[in-house]
Amino acid sequence: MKSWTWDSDWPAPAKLNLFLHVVGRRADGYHLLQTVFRFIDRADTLRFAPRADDRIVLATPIPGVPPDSDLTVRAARLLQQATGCTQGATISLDKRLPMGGGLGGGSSDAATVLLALNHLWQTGLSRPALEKLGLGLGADVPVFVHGRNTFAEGVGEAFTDLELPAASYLVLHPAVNVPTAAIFGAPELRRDTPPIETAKWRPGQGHNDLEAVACSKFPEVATHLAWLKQHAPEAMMTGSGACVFAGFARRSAAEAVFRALPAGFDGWLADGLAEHPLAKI
Ligand SMILES: C[C@@](CO)(OP(=O)(O)O)[C@H](O)COP(=O)(O)OP(=O)(O)OC[C@H]1O[C@@H](n2ccc(N)nc2=O)[C@H](O)[C@@H]1O
Ligand SMILES: Nc1ncnc2c1ncn2[C@@H]1O[C@H](COP(=O)(O)OP(=O)(O)O)[C@@H](O)[C@H]1O
Repeated sequence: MKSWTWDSDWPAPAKLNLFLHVVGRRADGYHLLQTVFRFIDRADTLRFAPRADDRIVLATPIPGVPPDSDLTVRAARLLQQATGCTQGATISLDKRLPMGGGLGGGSSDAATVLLALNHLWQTGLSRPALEKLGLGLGADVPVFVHGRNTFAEGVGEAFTDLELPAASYLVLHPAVNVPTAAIFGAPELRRDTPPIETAKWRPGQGHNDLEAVACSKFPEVATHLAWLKQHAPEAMMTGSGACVFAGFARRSAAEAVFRALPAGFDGWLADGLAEHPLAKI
């Protein structure tokens, strides 16, 4: 098994929501979901360096995101607070996943920080304890800590793990940053999809309730989805967008559609992972 050290490149993979139903709303306004999370082999990469002081320093700030609100820095400080740890770290982030893309990039970065520093600082929190801690940073963080492809309920923190068949995905990235809160806050969002029975879900079933809202607010999402649906009718948006995707049992089939991508459309191919690369740390 791989050994993870201060010198390692720490992966923070993207997720796809293979479907996403909004089945209700909590008293605090958060939405109750049913969704399946699948990890894919497209990822941000993080590196960590020990420090002589207790500071958390982000060596590679993202333009437009103040370091103090960056999810990587917030995750590291939260772990310090939760454990009383007095060690610091310098974090470097190689950002590859688009922000506001529905791929969970920021959440995945935060989860990788929790898993990596808990290991490197030897703070000893269990995976369920880290999942709980992560929920305080965002609804999408626990699944990346959890590390298994999974059927999620609640706000996305109650898991029933799944074995998913191998699949390749063509992911299209419309050039817009979709703010998750604006999609969930839209009055026209359907919030009453009847819950499905977890054990009965099969790949290809379900839809994304956030898709209609994102398509009407961001026409680029609608255009990309319409094009992809011509080639793969089951194409869908992931999360609150902006990215849309289609799954294929054979990589060659995904490649054939990718080759037909019109000029001006950004997209890439990815393979589904059997689990998160840090699932066994
Ligand atoms: C929609 C999903 C599906 O996986 O993914 P993304 O599109 O963000 O990748 C997630 O539920 C997003 O999770 P995450 O991006 O962590 O959301 P958070 O930061 O917790 O919440 C941002 C805002 O979205 C709204 N929100 C989020 C999750 C949820 N179940 N109900 C909500 O109403 C709330 O208004 C919240 O203030
Ligand atoms: N390390 C980070 N990477 C990406 N986004 C971050 C990060 N830290 C904070 N954010 C904020 O979180 C927002 C959502 O980003 P992200 O998780 O990548 O998208 P999504 O929720 O659509 O999957 C960004 O627009 C940004 O303002």
